[in-house]
Amino acid sequence: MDDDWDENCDVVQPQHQPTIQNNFSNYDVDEGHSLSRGRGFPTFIEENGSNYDDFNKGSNSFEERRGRGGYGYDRGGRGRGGRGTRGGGRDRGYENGGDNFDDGERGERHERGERGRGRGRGRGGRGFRPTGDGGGETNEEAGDDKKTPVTYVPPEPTENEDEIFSSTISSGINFDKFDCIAVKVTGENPPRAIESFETANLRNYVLNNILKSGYKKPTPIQKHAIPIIMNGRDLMGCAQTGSGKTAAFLLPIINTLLQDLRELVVGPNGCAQPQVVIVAPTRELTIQIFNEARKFSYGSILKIAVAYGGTAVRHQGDNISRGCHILVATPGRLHDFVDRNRVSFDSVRFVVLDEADRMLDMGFMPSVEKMMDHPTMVNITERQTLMFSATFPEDIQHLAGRFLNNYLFVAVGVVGGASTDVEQIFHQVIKYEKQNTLKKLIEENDGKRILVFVETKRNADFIAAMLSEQQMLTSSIHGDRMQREREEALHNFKSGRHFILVATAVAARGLDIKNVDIVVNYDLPKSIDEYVHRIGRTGRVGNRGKAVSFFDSDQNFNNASTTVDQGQEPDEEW
Ligand SMILES: Nc1ncnc2c1ncn2[C@@H]1O[C@H](COP(=O)(O)OP(=O)(O)OP(=O)(O)O)[C@@H](O)[C@H]1O
Repeated sequence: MDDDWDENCDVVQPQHQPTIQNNFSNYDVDEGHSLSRGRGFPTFIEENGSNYDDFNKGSNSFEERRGRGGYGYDRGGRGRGGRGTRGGGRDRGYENGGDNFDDGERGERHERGERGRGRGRGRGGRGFRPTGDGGGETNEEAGDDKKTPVTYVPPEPTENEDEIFSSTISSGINFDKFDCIAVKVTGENPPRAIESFETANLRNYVLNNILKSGYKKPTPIQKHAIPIIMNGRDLMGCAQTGSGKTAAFLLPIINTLLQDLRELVVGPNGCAQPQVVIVAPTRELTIQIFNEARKFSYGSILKIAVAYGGTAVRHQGDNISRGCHILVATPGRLHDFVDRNRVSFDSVRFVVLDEADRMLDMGFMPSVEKMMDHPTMVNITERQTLMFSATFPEDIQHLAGRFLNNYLFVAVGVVGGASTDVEQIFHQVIKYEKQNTLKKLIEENDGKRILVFVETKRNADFIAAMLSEQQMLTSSIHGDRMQREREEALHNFKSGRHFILVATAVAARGLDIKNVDIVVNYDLPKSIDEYVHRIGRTGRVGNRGKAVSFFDSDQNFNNASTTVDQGQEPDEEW
């Protein structure tokens, strides 16, 4: 069924047509997609890390600028096999600005156990996630944790009400234009969309928390998803980046838990039986959803817990064992707890896959299957299964069907379309000019918050170190960094302490960071969907954003068959 619930609106056209700067004659647009939706550049594999040797040479200078030694950065860790020993690695710490440099003395670093065991794992180590997404996630969540406990205990979540409610990005001038996006609802007997939060039959607790969050009216995905979920239906929801999908599932779930309160069960040996299990592909996104769940259930009796890799298992385990209504987790750490009989699915009422297309692709599918087919998992007809993403390729939609029961499909706008509030600019830049072009771009946008995406972890290090050396306040985040470092880097960027964050795809999906002015694709991503997610870190909730993508026609298009140098590490996706 098509649900054109606002007949006065046409389908919204992008605010910005992509701008292509310099010679663009070699740019070969895939006819199947429209660039205006942020889709359509050809698939390619980019050769990378060309200046790595320079980085090696220059590394001492970064180490010399080390300061308090708080957050060491270790380089040897992504090895396959042999390189994975600690001794031979070059420790090259930075968290920029001369603040947090590792002193290069491997033995002196905190958390050395974590990193020490983290190396030499790489591809094929445990084979839990073939694509190695999230870096350390692949490895430390079971095997490595068992061998040597990770010691990092993240800061306790805040209890301060103002801080809890401060995470929302203020909606921008184009927020009302969301209502002009066509919505398609497919499936049997969809309930009517709501028009306002006040008329959605939400409990007062929930309504108050919505108001405290500064939400005045629901976004289109919320208008549809809230009644669908409150009516007990399964849902696959697609809507553009930054359009409020998290609240679209959290609000009705929390409302249902409060409406129909069920006893919190903790089985023998502290085996928690969460009523809601939410899984997401990265640790930082998991933390973010956890904080959002705390926000929307603030003041209620609901208990929310989180589980993600790179952190001390016992700490999280103890929290979980006290019982939780909602457990937000990365799949690896979730299964770690399930395998240890610390979590079971006997009491599950809702299962949510956030970034569902990612969760159902080859890398994560085995762990999703393991969860859904687990002997303790309640029957498909007795739980609600919800899936959300901005992108949802059709083949993955088909795969998803097996986990869903008589579900509704809601598509706000074009499935996989880029945010219409992001201005897309392409710069033709030859490989050797990329660094200078980036520096220039940063200088020209002094004071703006810039998120730079690169393809490999190695390049993330290199670019971050290079910018740091130029006194440009920079953090980096990727799968080879310790969890403490990752959280610190994100915190520095969010708080405005550092204006630049260099990231691999680990930061491409879901992260909701205020005031990201520009996203730079220093290296183009390998897929259109990843491009859509990356540029979606800006231009959120009706705010305008800008994405600048560097492309080298030789490298990106003419040499589309060029593979990553096998001498490097082709598994360095994140
Ligand atoms: N109804 C609303 N009114 C105002 N702000 C909202 C509303 N709903 C959500 N937001 C805010 O919009 C921002 C983006 O929401 P969210 O992170 O859920 O987007 P998303 O659709 O999940 O994006 P992505 O696809 O990138 O994961 C958040 O800061 C959230 O607090």
